[in-house]
Amino acid sequence: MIASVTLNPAVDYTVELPDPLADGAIARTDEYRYDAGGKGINVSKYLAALGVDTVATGLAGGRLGRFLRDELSTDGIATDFVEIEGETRLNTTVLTADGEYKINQNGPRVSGVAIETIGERLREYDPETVVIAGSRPKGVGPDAIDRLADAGPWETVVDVDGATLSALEGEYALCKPNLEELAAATDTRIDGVRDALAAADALRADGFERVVASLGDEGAVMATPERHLHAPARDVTVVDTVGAGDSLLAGVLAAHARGESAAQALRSGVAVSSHVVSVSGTQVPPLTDVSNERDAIAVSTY
Ligand SMILES: O=P(O)(O)OC[C@@]1(O)O[C@H](CO)[C@@H](O)[C@@H]1O
Repeated sequence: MIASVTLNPAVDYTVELPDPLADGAIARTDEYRYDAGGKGINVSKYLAALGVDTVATGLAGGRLGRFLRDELSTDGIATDFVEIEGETRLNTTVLTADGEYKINQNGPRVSGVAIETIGERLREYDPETVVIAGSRPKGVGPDAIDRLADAGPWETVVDVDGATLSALEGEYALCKPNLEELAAATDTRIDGVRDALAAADALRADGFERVVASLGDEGAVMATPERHLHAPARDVTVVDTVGAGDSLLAGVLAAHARGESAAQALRSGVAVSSHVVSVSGTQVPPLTDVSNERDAIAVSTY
């Protein structure tokens, strides 16, 4: 089983407008959706669609917290969130003719005690892997992630911002930065695949056994103790990029859970993520074709 921990989940409100926003004008639309979101939750959603046993945990509160639980349970995804006093946040993506605009609320303030409760809940599921992903709510420091990684015998995977990556002190099985996070965590300028792999190696030396980095248009790289791999992005029509990194990670972890090679895992991640960017919000597209499509993705070794 792969458990996800989302410390600062969100309801994702995605709204599509036919024209650019104009100051002082009311934009009207029938195209909008609400998804259960937050990076760990998304990983669980995509893992479930790929047939991997998963439970979504973390912190949730208020009406939007209830919405999250209800949505996930309707989709057949097991949840075990610790209830907090504050209200789970609403994150907004506005898709217009001229771009993709994302507004993320900072979320509620949380007490450190809730973190120990998540550790207790995780132990009940005895997961092989725990994925801790997304931002931290106010009141929760990076040490909370180290404590969760240490709270049981699982391998821990993190998808957190660059500053948090640098602050972590534990040993991690994998981290998944995007280009900006990789540059921030290693304090380097990254220009191309070789730079990204060099930065990934720097993170490996810092306690992350494997690094998968999403590079946007340039696809993704993976650095492991044995290999340096690059897979190009697939040529698809992008509706929005929300959830792209989460689905890359889910594809990699699903293949890894099936005992597949690093190259197959990277292909699987790129294939899943190319489906997710083709739909709006963090909805889960049909992923049944992924195992056929990934064979067409050429992975280069560096
Ligand atoms: O504010 P964070 O925690 O960094 O990111 C949260 C978020 O933008 O990430 C997901 C997409 O990756 C969305 O579901 C969610 O709204």
